[in-house]
Amino acid sequence: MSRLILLNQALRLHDNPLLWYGSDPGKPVDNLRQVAVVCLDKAAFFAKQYGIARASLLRLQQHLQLIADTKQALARLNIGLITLFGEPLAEISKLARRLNASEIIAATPTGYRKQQIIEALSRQYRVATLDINSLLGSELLAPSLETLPDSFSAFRKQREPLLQVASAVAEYKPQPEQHWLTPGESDKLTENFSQLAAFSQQVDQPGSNEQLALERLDNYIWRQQAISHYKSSRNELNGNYYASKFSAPLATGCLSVRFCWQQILKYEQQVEANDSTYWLKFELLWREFFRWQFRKYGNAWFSRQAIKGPLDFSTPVLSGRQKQQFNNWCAGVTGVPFIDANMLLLNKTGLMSNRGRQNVASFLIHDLGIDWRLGAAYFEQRLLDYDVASNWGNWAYIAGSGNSSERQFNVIKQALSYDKNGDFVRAMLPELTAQGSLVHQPSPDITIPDHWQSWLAKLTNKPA
Ligand SMILES: Cc1cc2nc3c(=O)[nH]c(=O)nc-3n(C[C@H](O)[C@H](O)[C@H](O)COP(=O)(O)OP(=O)(O)OC[C@H]3O[C@@H](n4cnc5c(N)ncnc54)[C@H](O)[C@@H]3O)c2cc1C
Repeated sequence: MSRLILLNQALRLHDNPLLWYGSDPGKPVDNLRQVAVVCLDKAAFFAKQYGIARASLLRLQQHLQLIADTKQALARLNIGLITLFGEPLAEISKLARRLNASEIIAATPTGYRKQQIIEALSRQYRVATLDINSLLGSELLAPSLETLPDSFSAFRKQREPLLQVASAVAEYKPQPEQHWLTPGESDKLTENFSQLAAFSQQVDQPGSNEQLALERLDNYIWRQQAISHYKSSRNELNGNYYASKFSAPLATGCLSVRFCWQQILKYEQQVEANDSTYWLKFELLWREFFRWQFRKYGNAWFSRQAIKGPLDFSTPVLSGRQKQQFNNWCAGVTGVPFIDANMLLLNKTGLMSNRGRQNVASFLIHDLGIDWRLGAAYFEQRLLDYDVASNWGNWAYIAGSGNSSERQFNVIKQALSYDKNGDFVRAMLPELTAQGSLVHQPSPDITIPDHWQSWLAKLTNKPA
């Protein structure tokens, strides 16, 4: 008999209670064979939604590297990792039958599809889920979904005073009472995965490797102490230390959010506690908020009016002109330099600042009048930090279909506030040579929204 330890969203050795499962000192030894498994969901990486591919090659490569590196790290502990590829329910069930599994242990899911898979597995096997990627993941802290507030402020006011995040567990070391399937035994059970070899390529990003993720955290918090100026730099558009860049490793699960939180507390105790250290925790609470909102509303988040209207999963409809505008937006050739520079950054690196994301989303939804779900689907494809709740939740938020009334940004005003001299735009679009903020002048071919006019008058070629 065996126990499958499903390491999806949990490919790490630090703070990983899934690996420690079955080693509780108080519990009798059960002699189940522990089997580490990860399943790459074919649909999540190879299917399309609204005609848009679900994942870029870069995002797939990031994930494949994370799996390969974790496999190596586990092999050093003489633990095998079975790598599955295909439809998760079918693949995991097949493996469970083959290994005569009596139970499956997994991270508590957030998104609807993963919830459905775990529910379906629960109908066939004893399944235990541990909420290892949430700050409020312990039984004592978990909010009730019935009384979960739908506004972030109310959520923060309710949960922040209670926030005693559970301690991260120690880095995993095999325990004598755990009997793991070895690397040699596991490799024999890996069938479909080899067909992905053609896509593998080294991607040195914090989301692609636990070690890189922990190095990023160490650099950002301890070596550079960039956390001390987070609040004043977080709205910048590009660069290495303006913000934490924890999002990709948090999204792929190779960095523990509880570990991050505790490192911030430690910094506050040992170095300084200021507005910036508080603000980084505040932003992590936004992540938390969307996670619980997704658990509360399930697939309503993919409906046209998300949690605000009747369920409508019909495909977004675009006029011929809007189709062209959407394609231009994706390619970063709208003719609005501030939008294009941000989209080119996304297309090139798989990341974009929070300020950039808010602006390109607002532009697509409110200035071009395009269904927000198309923007969310394109972000899903490109973002290396793609996280179902943070992505679809933020898009719905800006559209006014989520946890706020609609948020419209004035792109020219924003460009003048956050790229005063146009340096970011010129770096991304070197063909634009206008001096100072004049570089933000939109192309003459586009229709200028009325609300931009007074801000366009403020563009000047003088450096600020
Ligand atoms: C339209 C849109 C789509 C987005 N899609 C995603 C996504 O798919 N994945 C994702 O992780 N974030 C998403 N965000 C939130 C935010 O933009 C990114 O988390 C942030 O830019 C990542 O950079 P960072 O790690 O340097 O963030 P920091 O500014 O250093 O923040 C620290 C952490 O707090 C969390 N966080 C910060 N802002 C938010 C926010 N608004 N919502 C939720 N969590 C937040 C992230 O985990 C982040 O790593 C989106 C925002 C918008 C407006």
